[in-house]
Amino acid sequence: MIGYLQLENGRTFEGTLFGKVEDVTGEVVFNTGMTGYQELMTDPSYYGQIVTMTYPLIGNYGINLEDLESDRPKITGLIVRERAKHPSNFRCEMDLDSYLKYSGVTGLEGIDTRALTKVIRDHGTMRGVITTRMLTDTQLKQRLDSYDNGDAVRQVTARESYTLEGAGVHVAIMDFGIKNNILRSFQAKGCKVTVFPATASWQEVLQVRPDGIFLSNGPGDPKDCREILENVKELVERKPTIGICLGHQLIALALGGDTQKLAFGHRGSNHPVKDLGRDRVFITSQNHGYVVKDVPESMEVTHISMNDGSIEGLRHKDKPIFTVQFHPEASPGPSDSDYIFEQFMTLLEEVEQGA
Ligand SMILES: NC(=O)CC[C@H](N)C(=O)O
Repeated sequence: MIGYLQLENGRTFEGTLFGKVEDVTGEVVFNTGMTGYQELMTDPSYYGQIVTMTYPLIGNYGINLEDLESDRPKITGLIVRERAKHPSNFRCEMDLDSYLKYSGVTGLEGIDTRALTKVIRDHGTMRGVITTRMLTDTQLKQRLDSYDNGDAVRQVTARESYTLEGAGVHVAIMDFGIKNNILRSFQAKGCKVTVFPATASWQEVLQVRPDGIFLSNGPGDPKDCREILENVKELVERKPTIGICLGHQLIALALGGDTQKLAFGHRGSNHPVKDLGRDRVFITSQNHGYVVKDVPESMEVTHISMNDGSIEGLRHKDKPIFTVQFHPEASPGPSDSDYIFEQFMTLLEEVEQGA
């Protein structure tokens, strides 16, 4: 069945629908990874977004149910140049189309994704609809105006707190839309983790007497997380804390810094980031549309993007707090920056010994 992508700026692309055939509205973003489509579709940070893959053939190794980053896809729509109809991989359990149908996500194939990516790169990320019939300008405007992703974190956070046992240090995790591989990364280091919904108060979190706090990745604009910010302010004062992506942005805001929206974001598996302390460049996995613009006075920059010079990591000058904008847990992407988890473990040990 024929389907259309209609963008906020009036550009229209025609293709063929797959997955669940339904009209959807979202923010249209592009991801440059050649692989990793199932991880990114299920990464809760993409909640409310229509993702276009720049790599032209998607679905060729199918879907397996082990590499999902959350219980189900969190994207609103998926746009590809060509959908692989005959996946081949020893771990493949179903094809992309069946998975999207099963989980109720709309796909659009046969799109000139290079042209679409150029539009987003030149004009910035914008809203769009995938639709079964062309909308008039007024209808399109109405649909786009009804799009609101302001409560994205609430939609994807855990409903209740839970604990995963481990013999090592105890990390309290604030789940703003956490990826499974972050939990796996902490477990691989032997940690016990207690995961809290984003709505948990700082008192509830401290009640489990954690050794450290982890602020997760998550969808949307960090400035929409007003109540969470109040909790973050209290937590960072009291415990060693690490923040990743949305967690990084929230710490910056909580300590008096500022964030802004990037023109078209960083989404892909090969973003070079310089660790200024180590004087080394790491290839990182990224997925963000916002960035820290003004660094809080109490913090300093530890990492920068080699692509656009934007801030990729911060450290507190006196307190045991540090943050990164990229994804050290990878999935998808290279695991070069797993050392960030090690660094947090070392920090917790140092605090423990100093206490
Ligand atoms: N992966 C993330 O945590 C993304 C953070 C935030 N939602 C952004 O787009 O910048």
